[in-house]
Amino acid sequence: MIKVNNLSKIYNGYRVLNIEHLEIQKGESFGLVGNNGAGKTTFFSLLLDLIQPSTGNIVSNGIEIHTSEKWKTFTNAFLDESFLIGYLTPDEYFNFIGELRGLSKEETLAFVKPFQVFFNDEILGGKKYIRDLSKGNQKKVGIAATFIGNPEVVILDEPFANLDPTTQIRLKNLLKEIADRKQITMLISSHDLQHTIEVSNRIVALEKGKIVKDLITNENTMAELEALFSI
Ligand SMILES: Nc1ncnc2c1ncn2[C@@H]1O[C@H](COP(=O)(O)OP(=O)(O)OP(=O)(O)O)[C@@H](O)[C@H]1O
Repeated sequence: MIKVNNLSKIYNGYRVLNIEHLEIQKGESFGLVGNNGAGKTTFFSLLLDLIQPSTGNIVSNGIEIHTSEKWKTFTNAFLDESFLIGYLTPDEYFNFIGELRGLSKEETLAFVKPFQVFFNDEILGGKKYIRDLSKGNQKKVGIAATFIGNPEVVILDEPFANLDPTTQIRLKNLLKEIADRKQITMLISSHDLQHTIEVSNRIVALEKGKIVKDLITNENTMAELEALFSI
């Protein structure tokens, strides 16, 4: 589904990302972990054509990300609040995204309904503009919106950060359910090793821009990651 070839990003002469080769299979739930500055957001930004690679490329479903726009029809992402539209209510925002995907209001609602418990009754039908929601509730809106319209690829940067413990657990269960269906190729970055392991069938660890671990998730994964990060 996603092929990364000789990809690097250089800022001020410093190579902050350097991935020679990486393939992510269709339906894989891919967890990206690494310490601050390891290159996780840089990688996701390259996947979304928000920045240009210094070398190499990423090909998604046969489409080279930085030379074509066609990947946008099957890829949804939430990296941060800049992906939202502050002057809309959550319902208006969901309908806007649904319209982009050619969906009616009813069809759009069907995609966000499974997130009702995750929303904790604070999002759907609310009259507040997104800009006036708490950071956590803004995040809930952004995450739920990525699943509207049967995307083939979903990219979430730090989905668990800034969410209360109850919401984190609800999100983990939702993502796990989605991952188990294996219809969406899901890429998640997180500092929460336990949650990431639970929702991912593969974990890649980055260190100073390079892949230092590539693991299929099993009962030893937590111990392996703890060993890696306790050095
Ligand atoms: N626009 C930029 N100009 C210069 N350096 C940058 C720029 N964007 C990112 N970097 C650097 O690239 C490196 C990787 O940053 P990145 O945000 O990808 O890491 P991360 O793994 O997402 O970190 P965190 O866990 O703290 O979010 C860091 O050293 C960062 O300072």
